[in-house]
This record gives sequence, C-alpha cells and structure tokens, in this order.
Amino acid sequence: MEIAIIAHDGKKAEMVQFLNEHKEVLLTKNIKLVSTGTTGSKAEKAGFVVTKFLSGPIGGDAQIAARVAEGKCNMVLFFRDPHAKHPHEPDIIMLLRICDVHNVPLATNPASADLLMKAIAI
Ligand SMILES: O=C(CO)COP(=O)(O)O
Repeated sequence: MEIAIIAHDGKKAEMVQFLNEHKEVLLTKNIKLVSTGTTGSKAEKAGFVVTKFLSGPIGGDAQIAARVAEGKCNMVLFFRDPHAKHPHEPDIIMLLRICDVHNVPLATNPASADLLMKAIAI
C-alpha cells in the first residue's frame, strides 16, 4: 500500500521520530512511502526510501491529493502544525477534503497515526 507522509516544519522532527518508531512495520508490510518535498528529504536522511513530490507550499499537497483522488495513495499521515500560518492553507484543506471524499484514512497527529500503524501491523 502507498502511504503519504507530510509534516509542517514544526512537526518534521516528530515525523522522523514516528517513522523510526514504526520502522519494522514500514519495512515489512510492503509499504511505499510518498511525501511532500522537504518532509521526504528528512525521511531520506533518516534512512527511509521515499518518493518525493513538490514541497507543500508550491503544490506538493495538491500532488498528494491527486494521488488520493486517483486511488493511488491509500493513507495519509499529515502532521499539521496548528500554531503556524501557512500560505498554502487552501491546498491543505483541499487535501483533507479529498481524503474524506474518497474515504482514505487520514491522521493529522502522531497519536492518530500510531493507531493506523497498529491496524496495519495486524
Ligand atoms: O507544507 C507542507 C504541507 O502542507 C509540507 O511540505 P514540505 O514537506 O515540503 O515541507
């Protein structure tokens, strides 16, 4: 299955920590990771194989949304920073909406993502 990982700047460290904590599931369950640009670079530096799209503010969220709409991406882990303003807020809201339109599992914080990982691990 394809899982999208996206994290705002204030949440990127938490995303890397999350990936490390779930390394075994991510490596053994035939999971393909895709991401927005900078999040993907951080994940690569931590040793993960990731297909990177554009950075969020220049269209990366929209690219992930397109994959969800096309049935290519099966889960979205999007660690949003509720304390920061984002110039591409419309793209962010669009991605969340597209996940709901297509009934694709979406976690917007590590606790929710952790539960989704546990479901995959079964
Ligand atoms: O802005 C983002 C999500 O809205 C994330 O994009 P980056 O991973 O490129 O920082």
